[in-house]
Amino acid sequence: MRRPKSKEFRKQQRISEESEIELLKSWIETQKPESGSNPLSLPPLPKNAPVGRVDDTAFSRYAGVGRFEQLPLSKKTKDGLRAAKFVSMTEIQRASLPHALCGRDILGAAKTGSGKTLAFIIPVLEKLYRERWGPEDGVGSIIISPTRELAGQLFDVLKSVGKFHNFSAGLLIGGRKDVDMEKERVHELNILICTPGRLLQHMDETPNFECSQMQVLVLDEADRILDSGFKRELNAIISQLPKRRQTMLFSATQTKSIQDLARLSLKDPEYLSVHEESVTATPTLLKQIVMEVALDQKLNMLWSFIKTHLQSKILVFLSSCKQVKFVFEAFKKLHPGIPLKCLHGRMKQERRMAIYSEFCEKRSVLFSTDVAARGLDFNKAVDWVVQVDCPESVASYIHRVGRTARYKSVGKSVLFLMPSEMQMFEKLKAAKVPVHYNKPKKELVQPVSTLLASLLVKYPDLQHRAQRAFVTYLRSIHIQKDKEIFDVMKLPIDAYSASLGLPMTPKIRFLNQKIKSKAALAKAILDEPENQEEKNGLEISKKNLDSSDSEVEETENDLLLAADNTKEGEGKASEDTEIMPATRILKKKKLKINVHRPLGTRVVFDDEGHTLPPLARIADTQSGKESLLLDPEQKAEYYRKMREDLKKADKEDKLLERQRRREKRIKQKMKWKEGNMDEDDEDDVSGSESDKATARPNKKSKVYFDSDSDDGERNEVTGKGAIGAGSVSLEEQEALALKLLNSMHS
Ligand SMILES: Nc1ncnc2c1ncn2[C@@H]1O[C@H](COP(=O)(O)OP(=O)(O)OP(=O)(O)O)[C@@H](O)[C@H]1O
Repeated sequence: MRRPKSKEFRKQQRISEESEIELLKSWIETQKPESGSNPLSLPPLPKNAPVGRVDDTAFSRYAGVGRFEQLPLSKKTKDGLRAAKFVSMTEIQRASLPHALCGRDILGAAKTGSGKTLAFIIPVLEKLYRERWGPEDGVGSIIISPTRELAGQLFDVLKSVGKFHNFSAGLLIGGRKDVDMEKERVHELNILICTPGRLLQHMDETPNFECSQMQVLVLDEADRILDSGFKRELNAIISQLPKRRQTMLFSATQTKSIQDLARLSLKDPEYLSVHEESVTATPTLLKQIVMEVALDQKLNMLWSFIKTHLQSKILVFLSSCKQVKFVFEAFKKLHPGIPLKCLHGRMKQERRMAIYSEFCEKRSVLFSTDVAARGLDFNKAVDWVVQVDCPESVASYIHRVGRTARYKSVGKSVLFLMPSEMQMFEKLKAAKVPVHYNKPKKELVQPVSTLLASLLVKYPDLQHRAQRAFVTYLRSIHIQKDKEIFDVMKLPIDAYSASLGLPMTPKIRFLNQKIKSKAALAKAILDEPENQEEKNGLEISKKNLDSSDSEVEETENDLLLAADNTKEGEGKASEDTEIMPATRILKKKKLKINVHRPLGTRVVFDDEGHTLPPLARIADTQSGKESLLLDPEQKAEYYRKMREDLKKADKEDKLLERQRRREKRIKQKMKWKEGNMDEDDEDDVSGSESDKATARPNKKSKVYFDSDSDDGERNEVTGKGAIGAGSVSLEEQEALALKLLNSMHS
């Protein structure tokens, strides 16, 4: 048992800490690097040069030094670093620590596995130490991570390097059942490592939790946290933090968007991108291969890869939970000769953490969604990263392959690209990613599809999983933003279905619609329009058919919006409306609202059911002339009034929405208390990368889908502002529609 330290001892300790702090402050102040300078451009200190106080007034230079012990750090931090065997700094640490230690805001970018974690953990510890932060001071620093696993890993680094400090630190992540206990303790914690959803939950619900005095905010994987998927959470968090604070942003793919940075109110941030000049955007010890693999050959190729790498640690990325589950379950039944594991957002948190730790320790294959794509450091020893499904962007590719070849270790990666996705190869090369094209050796491929077919006959539940994997995969391609690469219409759908072992190709509703609308457009073109006006319109439609899918998407949207979308002055529904084919679409059009529709393009029907452009209404009532002959002042007045009305309606909507959310949260809180929450449900919604669901569990909600969502709708959050950021449910859309209509008619 530890003997309590005597009063005298504590007094002595305090005095020595105070004098150390005085010394550190003077050292930092007198030797701080020029703002905007790059410490890496300075030579290292000569060997045996004195460190710290050099004489009565002078201190040694700390910008540009190469070892941690040459920095103005407390003895406690130096001891922690030494104990964890950190001696020399990596480039990003050398570049950013001198600026961060003197309290500057930092925007740090460096390749994956290059040591960014210590570049922010050390300044956090030091700032609080120099401020003599104690339990009674509450939250001093908040470190935000996009995923629970990464937050857990950061927490481990903090515990290891900060083990000689006396700060209290907490890991606040979703999916943990002990939220009530957390609520009792959270206000005593000095350093919080958290996911955005859980932090916001405490901000909203925990009575004595407040962060008004906090000193340092860190966003790890900053570009991910700043993207539209976390926009609402982050804005709400930032609004509760003091403006006077140090803010540090780190990522391998850093944001440069002024808008993003403005949201964080950074003060003259130091932009430290240490590998910007580097010839490659990925670690130099990483060997990267691209292989062209047809969709129906992907599982054969993956199976063959695993069978020929039985002694390796392999991380396999697939694009949705359902694919991960199916491939994992099916391959497990086929006993490849290496342990298999899976990680995705629908798993319980304890299981997720356990799988993560097991994979760190043992040789195995881990099938994962993008939940493992960022930040995770699997003990440096992943041999292969295999991307079976194409990443949604170059940034996403860089993070996925970054799980191997970390720090000074070597690693290899292989990306399967379908013929229709080969554009990604070009994009990677253009982004300084040194990928090499390898032709797959067909003679080495060990087919697995026939084995899968017999498995599916034997296990009906596996067949069900295969069907769901099939649909969610196609859907994940369908909703991708980059239509140059992702084109669901180019996929060999029947062959793909057979390759999963399915006896019949499952029906895909969204695809049928797409095919129908394409067919209808084609038919309309062949039908030869009778008048020239129509013909011109169809020429455009034909272009849509020929050109990129995004245009076809737009056409589809137009179909959904048919009654809403006639162009002003045309006086008739668009060509798209004329050839509208499917009844399903007709039903939908009543519900969907095109929020991007230009002002004043709403169709108004007169008593006979004819459409009138909006301005024609005032023209008719006031002058009896056509809308085009309207008095410009009248027109301007009309628009001004409309804008005012819309603004008013918008304000009311926001108020209502806020009220609705508050009520929802209270309801959820009650639910939790009654113990009704099923953790799996919670994960369903968040798709888990974030713990957003913790704050807003709602299984069917579309609003929070992300890469891990079980519908494979990874794009909703990461890239697509419209759904993720707008977060408009069907009911809300209808309410909004009614409001807009009312304001138009008033
Ligand atoms: N100064 C150092 N000396 C030795 N090892 C280090 C040092 N700094 C970091 N490392 C090790 O390098 C590995 C990668 O570090 P870290 O996880 O911080 O990388 P990262 O840049 O944050 O990567 P990612 O972009 O993938 O999040 C870790 O295993 C870490 O322990």
